Amino acid sequence: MSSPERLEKKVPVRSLSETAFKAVCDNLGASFKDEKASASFVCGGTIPMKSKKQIKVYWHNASSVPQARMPLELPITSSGENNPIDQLVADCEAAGFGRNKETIMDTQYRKAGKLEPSQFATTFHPGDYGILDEVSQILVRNLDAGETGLIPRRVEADLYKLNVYSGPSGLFQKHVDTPRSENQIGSLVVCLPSPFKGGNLVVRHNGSELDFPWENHSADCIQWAAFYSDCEHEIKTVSEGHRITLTYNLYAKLEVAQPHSSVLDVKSLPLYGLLKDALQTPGFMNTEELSSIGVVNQVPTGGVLGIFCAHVYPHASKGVDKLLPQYLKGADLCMYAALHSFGFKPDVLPAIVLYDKDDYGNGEVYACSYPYRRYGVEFEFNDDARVYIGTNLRPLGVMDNGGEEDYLELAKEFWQDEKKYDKPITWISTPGHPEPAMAHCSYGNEASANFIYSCATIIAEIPEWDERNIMRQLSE
Ligand SMILES: O=C(O)CCC(=O)C(=O)O
Ligand SMILES: [Fe+2]
Repeated sequence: MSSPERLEKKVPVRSLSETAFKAVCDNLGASFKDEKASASFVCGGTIPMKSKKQIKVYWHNASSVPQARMPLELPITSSGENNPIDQLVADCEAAGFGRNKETIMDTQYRKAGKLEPSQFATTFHPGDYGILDEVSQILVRNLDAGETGLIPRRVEADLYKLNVYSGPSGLFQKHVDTPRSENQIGSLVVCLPSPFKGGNLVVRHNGSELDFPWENHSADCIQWAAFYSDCEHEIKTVSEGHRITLTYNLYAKLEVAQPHSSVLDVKSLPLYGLLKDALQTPGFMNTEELSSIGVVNQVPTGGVLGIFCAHVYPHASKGVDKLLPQYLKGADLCMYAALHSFGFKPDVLPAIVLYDKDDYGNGEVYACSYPYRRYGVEFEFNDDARVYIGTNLRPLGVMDNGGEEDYLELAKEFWQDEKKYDKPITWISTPGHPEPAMAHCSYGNEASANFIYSCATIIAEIPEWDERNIMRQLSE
């Protein structure tokens, strides 16, 4: 065989092996996506009031001298004049919403009344109805600490507001709640028994949507929903009656002393099986080369696997280094746990994605965070994208209101261009849908504090085949 012929043959074999590697990565990426789609971002329930004590709400009006009023008792048993609900509605202040750092009053966007927790007290507590246990099980999945290095967590709720959305025009358009602290994982809304029409709560995440049509059981049930902080949600127009809700901020607290009752086995996750298959494939993260006699050799290189998280995290907040990876959610938690269980030490690091080209494909440097949108054109996550990995999780005030130049400067100054790792990163997911991440800065349920949410990544160095072949779990 003459050497030019051999050279010609080399090309298809090498590209085949690259195709195989790409296929494995695509599979892993698809499994992460499935986990992302199926992992719950919201949960809810209905509790009939039949055998339950009435719920009492006591309040005073902020603008008058505090005075004892007859409590509101729900569900209301008698109808007549002097309905205490009307008094409650009259005593509520108009509720605003946050845009940038201001609280805006705009009844086209939000029409509701509110009472602060200092203005009311209630006999209702979500812990008494098993709501917090349910939320814990669904939104804070606990995996075996020994395998994952993650301490089990439980959910705590902090009463935040009482709101009334009244017919014919109460509503709250699309928004993302403003987190009140870094370890807030989400919000809980409890709809108290009081008849109303309309007022569906719709919650969205990563292209999935769940609708809570609470009107049907509004008169005689407590209905509730809990969702992660990065979910966009809205309340459709209430056409009749009063939709009275208690909202709570949800926090995940580490349960160091007591082991959690229900612990998921990391090996039961589909992602675990696929990752194991990939790692057991010699060509995964190893380079294949043809020897001069035409034999395929594995060149032990190892590599780096990168995952853009499915959820957004406050990686720019103070104390965030203590929050992650402990507070990873949904699919991110599964990916981290699976990698950890194979003995790798995944990093959780912030990343910004910049583009080096303008929208006409010219070589000029335009730096903008992902998704790069200019004049309505959205750039793909492709070869023009440059991923800058933060060296650690730390507060980053600079990004606040940063323009394009700031991003670039920031990237140059503090961030590395994949340099923390001496091998290029193979990304198996694209930067998550970041709209809610940016919305945190501009639209919220209250003028926002200094929290900036953006893409967090999970990055794991994958050793070369021989080394990982003797690792725990893989040899089992
Ligand atoms: O009442 C609801 O269903 C949701 C309330 C809400 O989104 C909020 O107060 O931020
Ligand atoms: Fe909200």
